[in-house]
Amino acid sequence: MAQNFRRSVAQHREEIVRIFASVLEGRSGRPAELVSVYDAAARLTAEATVARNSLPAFDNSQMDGYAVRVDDFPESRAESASATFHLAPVIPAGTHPVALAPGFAAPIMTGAMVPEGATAIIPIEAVISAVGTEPHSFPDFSNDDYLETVTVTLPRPPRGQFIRSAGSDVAAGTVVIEAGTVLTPRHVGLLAALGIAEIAVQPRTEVLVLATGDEVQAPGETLKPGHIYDSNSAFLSAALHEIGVIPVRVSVSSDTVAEFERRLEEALAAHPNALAALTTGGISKGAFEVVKVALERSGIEFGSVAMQPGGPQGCGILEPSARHSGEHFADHAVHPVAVISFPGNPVSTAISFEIFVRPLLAAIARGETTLNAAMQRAHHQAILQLDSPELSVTSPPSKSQWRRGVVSTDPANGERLVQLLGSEQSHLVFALAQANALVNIPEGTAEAHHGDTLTVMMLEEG
Ligand SMILES: Nc1nc2c(c(=O)[nH]1)N[C@H]1C(S)=C(S)[C@@H](COP(=O)(O)OP(=O)(O)OC[C@H]3O[C@@H](n4cnc5c(N)ncnc54)[C@H](O)[C@@H]3O)O[C@H]1N2
Ligand code: MOO
Repeated sequence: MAQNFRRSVAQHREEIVRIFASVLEGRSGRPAELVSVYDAAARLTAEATVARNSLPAFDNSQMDGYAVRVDDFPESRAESASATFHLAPVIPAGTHPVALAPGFAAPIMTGAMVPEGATAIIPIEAVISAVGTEPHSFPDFSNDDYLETVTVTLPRPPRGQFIRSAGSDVAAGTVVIEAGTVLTPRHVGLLAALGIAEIAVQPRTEVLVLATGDEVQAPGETLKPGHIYDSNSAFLSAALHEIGVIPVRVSVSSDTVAEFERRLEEALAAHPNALAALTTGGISKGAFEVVKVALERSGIEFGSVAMQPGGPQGCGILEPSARHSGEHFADHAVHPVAVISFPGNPVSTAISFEIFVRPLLAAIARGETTLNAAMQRAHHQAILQLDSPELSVTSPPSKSQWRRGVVSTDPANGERLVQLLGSEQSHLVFALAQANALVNIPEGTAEAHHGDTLTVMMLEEG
C-alpha cells in the first residue's frame, strides 16, 4: 500500500497545481462552439470579433428637435443669431428621410437618420419662437397641414451639434473583442448592437462529481434509517457551475469498490473530455473507505493536510493505463484526468474545494495558463469579535483552522470585523450557508481572542 502523505496546506496546493498543469498539458484545443449571443455571457471567446459594420451605422440625431443646415443661418458670431424656417416632413426614428432642402427645418426624433444636407440638430427646448404650434412642443403630424402653416425661429447652432456621426463609436474593421475574453453582459450588448447573433466560444470544462457512501440519498427521496441526504453533490455542482465549469453529477450510493470503479468508468466514458473528478467521502480511517481503496490502486495518493476541517485528502492523476476499462469502455478516447478526493463531511468538502480547487478551476475556465498565480486567493485582515470579550476560541496548533464567519465593516472607522458562526465542527451546514467568509486561525496558534486580527477569505471573491 502506498505511503500516506503528510503535507502543509501550501504543499498540497502546490501538488494540486502540478496535477492540473500536467493534465492540461496533454490536451489539444477542442473545437470552438457557436452559441447564441443570448447565451454567451461568461463564456470564453475562441476568436477575435471584428466589427463588420460601423456603430452608429448612420448619422443620427441625439435629440428630439429640428435638423437644419447651419449655412441657412446668417453668418454671425452673436449668440442671438437666428433664422426662421418652414418645416420639412417629420423624420421619425426608423425612417429613411429625403434630403433637407435649403431654407427648411426638419422635425427629427432621437435616433432618427439625419437627412442629407443637414449639419446640426437643434433640441426642441431651444426653439426661440414658433407660429402655428407651441415653440417647445411639436406640431400635430397626423396630417400634412404643418408643412404649410408652421414656422419656427431657431438659434444658430454650432456645426455638427447633436449629430451622432456614423462610426463615432466603432469603425468597421475594428477588433472589438479579443480572443480569450470572458464575455460580460456589456460585451454581449456590444455584440448584439453590431448585429452578431452567434459567437464562437471555447467549450466549457467538464468536471465529474462523485459523492460516495452507503448512507447518502438524493434529496427528495424518503430517508432510510441512519441515512442522510447527499449535500456534497449539490454543493460541488453549484460551486462548479458558478465558476463556469460544467458539473457532471455521479452519485455512488454504495460502499463497494467495484461499484465506485464502475460508476467512475461509466462517467469517464460518457464524458471523455472531463478534466477532473472530484470525489467526496470514503478516504479516512474507517472500515469502508471505498474511494481510497479504489483509487490507490490507480496511483492516487491519500494522506493528511495540516488543516481543519479538511484534514484527510487525496489527489493524483488517473492515467489512461491505470483505468479499469472493462469490455464496454475500452474503445473511447482517454486522457489523464485529475482526481481530487475530499473528506465526506459537508463543511470539509466545501472548505477543501474553496482552498484547493475553486481558484484553479475558475482560472482554467477563464482561459488562464499561469495556474500558480491563480491559486492565490485574496486574503484580508479582520478583527475578531466574540460575544464576551473574556472568551476565546481554540484551535489545534498543528493545524491551520478555517472557521466560518460573517465579515462586516465597522461604521465608525471602516475596519473589517468578523464574527464566527457555529463551531469548528464539520457537519454544520447551516452556519456554512450563513457565512460570507472563511476565517483562519493559523498553524501554531492555540487560541484566538476578542480583538485579534485574523486572516479572512471572502467566499464570494474569486
Ligand atoms: N478514527 C478516525 N476517524 C475519523 C478521522 C480520523 O482521523 N480518525 N477523521 C475524521 C475527519 S476529520 C473527517 S473529515 C472524516 C472524513 O471521512 P471520509 O472522507 O472517509 O468521509 P465519510 O466517512 O464517508 O463521511 C464523513 C461524514 O460525512 C458525511 N457525508 C459523506 N458524504 C456525504 C455527502 N455526499 N453529503 C453529506 N454528507 C456526507 C457522512 O455521513 C459522515 O458523517 O472522517 C472522520 N473520522
Ligand atoms: O478534517 Mo475533518 O474535515 O475536520 O471534519
